[in-house]
Amino acid sequence: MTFYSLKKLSKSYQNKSALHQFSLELEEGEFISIVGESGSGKSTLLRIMAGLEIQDEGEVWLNGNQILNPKKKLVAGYDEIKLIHQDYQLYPNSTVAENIARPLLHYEKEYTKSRVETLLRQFGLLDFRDRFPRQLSGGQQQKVAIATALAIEPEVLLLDEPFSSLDTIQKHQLISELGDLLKAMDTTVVFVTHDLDDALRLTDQVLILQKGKTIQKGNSQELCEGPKTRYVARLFSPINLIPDRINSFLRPNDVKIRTKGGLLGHVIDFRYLVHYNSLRIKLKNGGEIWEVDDPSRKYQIGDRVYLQWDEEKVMVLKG
Ligand SMILES: Nc1ncnc2c1ncn2[C@@H]1O[C@H](COP(=O)(O)OP(=O)(O)OP(=O)(O)O)[C@@H](O)[C@H]1O
Repeated sequence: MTFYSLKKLSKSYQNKSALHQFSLELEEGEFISIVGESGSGKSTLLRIMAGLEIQDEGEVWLNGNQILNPKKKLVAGYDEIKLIHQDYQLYPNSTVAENIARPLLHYEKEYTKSRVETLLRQFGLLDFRDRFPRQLSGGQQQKVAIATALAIEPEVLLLDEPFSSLDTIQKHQLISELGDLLKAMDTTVVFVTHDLDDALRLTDQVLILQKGKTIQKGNSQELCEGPKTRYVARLFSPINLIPDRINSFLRPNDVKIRTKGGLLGHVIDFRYLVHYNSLRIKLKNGGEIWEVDDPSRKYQIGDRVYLQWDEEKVMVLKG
């Protein structure tokens, strides 16, 4: 029996499909990211997974029990499944330790005390225990929110764009801390984001969602090297259409710049990026603009260049 099973979930709002026949099976302790653009159905999916939204079709099962939606259950939601959003959902007038203790109000005092201590330690929050949320950075507040969600040891943690209000440095720090922490726990975690880079930093397995449907699922290498569609390929990098060939594309780092032989073009712009210059090259044949990596940083605007590639790098992709 699969631990957490989503079976052919569908949901429409005003006759517009938000989720279509979505299925997924997760083992206990599995950690997966779901990546999709805005409006692809990510939040709808997580809310149905948590028993907080009424699906039109399909079933959710956790550990042999059916997860009932609010139409079938008096109090919506389950203690076993915690959903975290980008807004921190903290009590502003309670300290960090008090916030984490709140879900444990009905537990024995001794247990509550030791559980709060454990979470403060695991999340590196011991020094902040007496602070109020407003005295913490965004990343620290989100850590408190996640620690609070984990207080009663839920079986599943659902993270809905939890980092979107953090700046890049805070986000990368929190992702690296959380990644280690969550992997070490038995909790099954589903992380939802529009940002593939965040997903790849956090989990090995990634599912790509588009228009409420699974487009592809795999680890980062499988998705990067074998994208099934242009959309999946473009999540990793821009792609360049080869003139006079059908649906054939190259990534910017798979194009070699030569002084003779190959596709002729000239550099019309470049950007200085961390590991290379990103060139914009206008092809003579067809006038298409390609993006090509230049690790040598030697090409300038106006330079004539010839472009070559290994045939095995060509990706044939449908729309
Ligand atoms: N309560 C609602 N009423 C009407 N339409 C809705 C409702 N909730 C979601 N939708 C629509 O369903 C589709 C999927 O929305 P959803 O919020 O699940 O996507 P998302 O991938 O989480 O988007 P975002 O990243 O922007 O939050 C969108 O077209 C959205 O407008």
